[in-house]
Amino acid sequence: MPGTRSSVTVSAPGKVNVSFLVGPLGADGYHRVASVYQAVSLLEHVTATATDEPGISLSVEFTPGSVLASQARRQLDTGVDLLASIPRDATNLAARAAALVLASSDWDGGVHLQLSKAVPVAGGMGGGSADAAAALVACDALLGTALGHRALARLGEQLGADVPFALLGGVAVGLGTGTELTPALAPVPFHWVLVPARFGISTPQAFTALDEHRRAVAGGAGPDRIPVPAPPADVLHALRAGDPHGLAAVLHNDLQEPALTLAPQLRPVLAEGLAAGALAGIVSGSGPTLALLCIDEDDAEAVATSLGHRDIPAVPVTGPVGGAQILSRTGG
Ligand SMILES: C[C@@](CO)(OP(=O)(O)O)[C@H](O)COP(=O)(O)OP(=O)(O)OC[C@H]1O[C@@H](n2ccc(N)nc2=O)[C@H](O)[C@@H]1O
Ligand SMILES: Nc1ncnc2c1ncn2[C@@H]1O[C@H](COP(=O)(O)OP(=O)(O)O)[C@@H](O)[C@H]1O
Repeated sequence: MPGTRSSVTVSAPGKVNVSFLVGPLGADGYHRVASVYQAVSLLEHVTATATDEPGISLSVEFTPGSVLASQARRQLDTGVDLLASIPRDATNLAARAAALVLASSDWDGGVHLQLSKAVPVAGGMGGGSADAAAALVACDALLGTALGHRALARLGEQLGADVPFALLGGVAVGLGTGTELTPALAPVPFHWVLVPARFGISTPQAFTALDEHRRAVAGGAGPDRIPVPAPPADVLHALRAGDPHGLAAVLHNDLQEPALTLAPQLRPVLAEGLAAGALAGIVSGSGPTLALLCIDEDDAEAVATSLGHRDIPAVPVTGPVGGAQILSRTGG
């Protein structure tokens, strides 16, 4: 049982899908996919604190000094307020995660969650899922439920397709709806430049745009008749070999064209990334964040600087990094 004001701080990573193959749309409204996830060094932090008051409360900030914080002002200039768009109520993914752990505990007080976000909001990088993963681990440690990784992953599945991966981290193949994970080898770090947008794309909207395209293509199979995709061997080989040129040649995302159709202003930014020296660029998940793969750390720094000079916000990151992990704990 925690003492009041005991707290646990956990970090969890954002992700890039280095390959994302979308198969048939199931009756549950979810597509069967073959996703190759890579966790990258853009981290969410969640601090869970025990409170006397029952219930779950929540505060959110953009991590000071992060690219997200520096973009917030520009977003406001364009009438977009992504910080304000994050739910502060029980629908927040971190609050839903805390509720699941609270329900498994005998703690009769409540929990306050403090979210410090560095992953672009509605950016296709699984920021909300990382918050949920971090909240699961933080509340499990705070409330002494000792649920263990498998039970936490099962709770995570109920919250969203990307949550189990944010718990696991590293590199993994995700089958089913993206939650059936098999870790993959990537012994050498890859260097990326992330270009966050000043707006979000809704994940269901990107999937729907893909389905509409598949329906419209003359002679194409409808979204429910696409074959179930298999994990791409060439992508796994390039990851295992630590070969950025090989990986650049096989990056693929079935949601890329739908995302670029929904946000055509991303096309010239992708071209700028390549002109600045990236090996290849891809839309991350359902977008709009762009992930530019670079040869090494120096090249990633140079690409980010070059884009910065063109007034395109860009942040170098590496991957793979680990999944949700406890950073500190205070009190009982
Ligand atoms: C596209 C991906 C790629 O990793 O990531 P994001 O771009 O959102 O980060 C994921 O599949 C998203 O994961 P996540 O954002 O957790 O999705 P969820 O909340 O579970 O689902 C939101 C909605 O996306 C659609 N969805 C999601 C996963 C899937 N395999 N098939 C789907 O069709 C469904 O319409 C669902 O209602
Ligand atoms: N903790 C959270 N952080 C961000 N968004 C959240 C959170 N909880 C719920 N949401 C909702 O989920 C949507 C998708 O958020 P996010 O996970 O950032 O993007 P994506 O699914 O593109 O990776 C947001 O637009 C927001 O409405």
